[in-house]
Amino acid sequence: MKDSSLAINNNNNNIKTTNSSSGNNNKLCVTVVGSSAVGKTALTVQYLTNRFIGDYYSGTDMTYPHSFSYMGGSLKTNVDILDISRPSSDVSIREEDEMISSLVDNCPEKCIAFLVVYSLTNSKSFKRAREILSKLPFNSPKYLVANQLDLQHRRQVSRLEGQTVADQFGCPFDEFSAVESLYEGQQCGVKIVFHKLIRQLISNSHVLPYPRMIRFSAFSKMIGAIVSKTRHHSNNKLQQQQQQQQNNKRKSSMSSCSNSSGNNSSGSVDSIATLTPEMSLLHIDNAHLMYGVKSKAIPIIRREMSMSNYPSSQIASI
Ligand SMILES: Nc1nc2c(ncn2[C@@H]2O[C@H](COP(=O)(O)OP(=O)(O)OP(=O)(O)O)[C@@H](O)[C@H]2O)c(=O)[nH]1
Repeated sequence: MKDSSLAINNNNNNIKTTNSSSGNNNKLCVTVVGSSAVGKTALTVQYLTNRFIGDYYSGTDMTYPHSFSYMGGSLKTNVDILDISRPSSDVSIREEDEMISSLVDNCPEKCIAFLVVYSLTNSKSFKRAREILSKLPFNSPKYLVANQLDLQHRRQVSRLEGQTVADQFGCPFDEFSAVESLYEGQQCGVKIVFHKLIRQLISNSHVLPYPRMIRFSAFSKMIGAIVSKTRHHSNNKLQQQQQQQQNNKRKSSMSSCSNSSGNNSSGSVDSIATLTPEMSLLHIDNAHLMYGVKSKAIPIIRREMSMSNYPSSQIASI
């Protein structure tokens, strides 16, 4: 039975996701996969609406365009949540395999994440989850989830079995119930899972690795320290000589990473933030530049990528 709060656009198989924050065509996707009736839709809807809705259409793949806020709400990115719905026949398992390979072929490994779901009341679905994990690309973020934790009395798969398979494929694992909105008395468990996957996608799809930010920050600290020293006038000749040497060092290191306009020669630390576009950071704000240096925000740069439409999926909005 279809819930009326899910507005489904049946005509549109061409999914165009534009990233409003960056204006490019990057597309991040979290794909929810697993056997039939394990609660893939229930978990997805629980994440998007904080509600458990009992019955859904079965047998139709759905794409839920989702806007994800991060960095304390200062940044947003668009993520498609793709819910692959499967009736239980062997034919549809073949179709699902084809769908996964087509997704994997069309989407860079680092832009697609997989939430593999089984029901802890159904050992067949656990076997299938293991099979699916074995087909997923090595570099894609993955999470194994056992659903229907509220049905403990019907448990067929132990927590240890789930954890063992997750360890085998190097992915995190947890048991949830789509019915229960709280996890360990705090946030909805499935929310944590989706957030982890999306954050991993965001981090993977950025051009620069995180360590570069640390290096750059250390560099700006060093320059800041030198500049603050040069502000102290000293009558001591030795100190003056040392200052001179330090100034020379500073100028040479700054000119080595100056931009083409060459306007860094003033020695103002301000210019560090505008030095080289290729040194763009994951994120930069005033906190990353020290000693009263005014920084300019450097926009996030993400890889250009294109991805064809998800086969047979319909767009849904909640
Ligand atoms: N008790 C309980 N029932 C659940 C839970 N999650 C889902 N269900 C029920 O299980 C049935 C199947 O849920 P769906 O979310 O449609 O499962 P699905 O994996 O999307 O199924 P397909 O669309 O056939 O692939 C529905 O009747 C849900 O109400 C859960 O955590 N606990």
